[in-house]
Amino acid sequence: MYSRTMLKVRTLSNNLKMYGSTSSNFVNVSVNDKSGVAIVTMQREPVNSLNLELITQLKTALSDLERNKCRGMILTSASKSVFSAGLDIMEMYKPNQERVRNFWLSLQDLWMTLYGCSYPSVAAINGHSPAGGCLLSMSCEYRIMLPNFTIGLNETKLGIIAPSWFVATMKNTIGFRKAEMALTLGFLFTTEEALKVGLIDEVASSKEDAIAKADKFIGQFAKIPPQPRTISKLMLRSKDIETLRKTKEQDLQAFLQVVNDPKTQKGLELYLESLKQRKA
Ligand SMILES: CCCCCCCC/C=C\CC(=O)SCCNC(=O)CCNC(=O)[C@H](O)C(C)(C)COP(=O)(O)OP(=O)(O)OC[C@H]1O[C@@H](n2cnc3c(N)ncnc32)[C@H](O)[C@@H]1OP(=O)(O)O
Repeated sequence: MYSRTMLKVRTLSNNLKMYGSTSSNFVNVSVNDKSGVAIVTMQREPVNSLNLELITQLKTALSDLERNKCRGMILTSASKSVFSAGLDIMEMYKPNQERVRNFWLSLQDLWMTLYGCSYPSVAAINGHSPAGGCLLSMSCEYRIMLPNFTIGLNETKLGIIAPSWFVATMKNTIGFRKAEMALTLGFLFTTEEALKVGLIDEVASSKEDAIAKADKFIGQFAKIPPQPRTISKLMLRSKDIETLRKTKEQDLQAFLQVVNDPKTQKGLELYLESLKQRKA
């Protein structure tokens, strides 16, 4: 089974070869010794908002799994109610220019790595998954979600526009028409709605059930030769990855322009306030 021994790590790659479980600050990786399937758990409390460090650690973990020829990867969250709250708004609010630049370049890198990984990937969505959380989920090949949560690209509701590669990922997942409706409305789907629209593939009754279902999905590939599998996957996905690779700098500049716009800053400020007021 998945070994959960927590180890102090120096490099994830070396430890993955030797031990069942490794942990950096915000990401835990445990590998099933028998099946070779890895569970990658985001553990940045309270809501796994994607800051520079979480993004970088996720990217490192996924690349290490690639190097170690893992048989499959399940992405999930240590939180009981949030898979990921999307991008950390604090990275974009009154940003340090060098950090926000690295933040965006790292996010691009993470997406290209996850979307194009050779191993089968499953999101076990055990909590809310708005915006960047939805992007991570959609970048996997299969999605299993627990009931009573929400998922979607809600950017327009926040007065911002999802970047073209977010849009492409959604279009590739649910098709043009449904993506157009979802993106323009900034729609957050309930688990049941997400299943109906094809944004997720299965509903699970618990996190354990989601992991078992994910293992079953990945298990199907045991009989499929890996190379044809990967080539087929990339035939479908590489065009969008290459588009971003070629336009990384333009995409970065567009992001910086939006983020540094005083109107965006005001919008982020109000949104942060509204998040805090929900509690009061
Ligand atoms: C190239 C073209 C230009 C591109 C322009 C920019 C494109 C940007 C693309 C993507 C955008 C994003 O991903 S923006 C993030 C969008 N995310 C959301 O809208 C989700 C916001 N959060 C929530 O709805 C809820 O927090 C939750 C449903 C995820 C969880 O609810 P819960 O009740 O469990 O938790 P709280 O709401 O009490 O939150 C706890 C704590 O966390 C803070 N928080 C929540 N989300 C974020 C976030 N995304 N970033 C930073 N901080 C976040 C929240 O304020 C609370 O803080 P305090 O405890 O201090 O009050």
